Amino acid sequence: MIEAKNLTKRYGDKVAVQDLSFTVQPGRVTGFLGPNGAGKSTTMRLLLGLDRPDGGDATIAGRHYPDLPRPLSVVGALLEARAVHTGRSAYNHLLCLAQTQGIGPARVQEVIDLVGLREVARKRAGGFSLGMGQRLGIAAALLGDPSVLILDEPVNGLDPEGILWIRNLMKYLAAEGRTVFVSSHLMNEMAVTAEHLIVIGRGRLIADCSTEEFIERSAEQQVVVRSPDAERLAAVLDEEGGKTTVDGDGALLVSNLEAPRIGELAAAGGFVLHELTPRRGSLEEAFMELTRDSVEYGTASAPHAEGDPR
Ligand SMILES: Nc1ncnc2c1ncn2[C@@H]1O[C@H](COP(=O)(O)OP(=O)(O)OP(=O)(O)O)[C@@H](O)[C@H]1O
Repeated sequence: MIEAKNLTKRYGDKVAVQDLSFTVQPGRVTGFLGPNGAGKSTTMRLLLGLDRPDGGDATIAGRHYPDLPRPLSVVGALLEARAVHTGRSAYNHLLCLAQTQGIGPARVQEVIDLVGLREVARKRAGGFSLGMGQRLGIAAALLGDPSVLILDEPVNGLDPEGILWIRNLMKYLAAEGRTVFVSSHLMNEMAVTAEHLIVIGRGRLIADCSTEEFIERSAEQQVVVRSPDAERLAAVLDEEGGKTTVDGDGALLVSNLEAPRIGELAAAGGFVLHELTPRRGSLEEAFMELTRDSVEYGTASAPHAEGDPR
C-alpha cells in the first residue's frame, strides 16, 4: 500500500503539491491523472524519497522509502522515460543493479524474458529505442519482485503492441495482489487499464474514486436517437426536459433524459425509431470537465474540431 498524508512540496514560490492525501490499495491498477504540471512526477518523487516534502508524509508499505531495508524488493519504480545512457548491455545493466541488492542472476534472466528483451539482452542498452528502453526500465522495476510498483508514463514511446503488453502486465501484477500506481496521459488507455483513479490538478486532489464513478460523475451521458421524424421528436423530447442537439449525420443527441424514457415518449407519440443508444461519456471528457480549472497552460478557448457537436 502507498500512503500520502498532507503532502506539500514547494519549489521557490511555486507550490507543486499541496496538502495532498490519498492511499493506493493493492490488488488493482490505480491510475494517476492530472494536466501537465499538476504535480504527478513530484508526488512520485516524494513517494520514492527522491525529494523531501516541505510538509506531510509519504510511506510505502508503512515505511518511508529511505527506511526500507531492501527497497527493490518492496517497491519498483519507473520514472519518466529517458534513454539509458549506458555502454553496458541490458543484461549487465540489470545484473549490476541486482548485485547492489543481493539479487541473483537467475532473476535477471527472468525479468529479461518477462519484458521480451531476450534477443537484445547482450546488446548495448545505450543504443536502445525509447520503447526498448521502457521495457528495460520496467525490467529494472520488477527485479526485486516488489509488492508495490510506481510507474510514471510507462507506455511512453511504446507501439500499440507494446501498449497492449504493458496493459496486460499491469493488470496481471495487480491481480497477483500487488499495488500498481501508474501515471499516464493516454486517457483511453487508462480507461481500460485502471480500476481506480487519483486525479490531481495544481497539486491538489480532485478525485479519488473508481474509474467508472469518475466517468459517471463528470462526463455527460447522452442518448443517440435516430428517427425519420427527428425534428418533431426533438421538440417532444425538449418539452419533456431533454436537451437535444443534432449531430452531423442527422442523429439526435439527447441529454437529461434516459433511454427508456425516450423510448416511452416516442411510443406514446407514435414515432418510429431507427436507433436508441445510450452513449457513455469517455474518461477523456470526464477528465477535461473536472480539470478544466486546473490546467496550468490551457488556452482560453480551445478550438473544437469541425463537426464536434459541443
Ligand atoms: N525541480 C523543480 N524546480 C522548480 N519547479 C519544479 C521542479 N519540478 C517541478 N516543478 C514545477 O512543479 C509543478 C509540478 O510539476 P510535475 O512535473 O510534478 O507535474 P506533472 O503532473 O508530472 O506534469 P507533466 O504531466 O507535465 O509531467 C510544475 O509547475 C513544475 O513546473
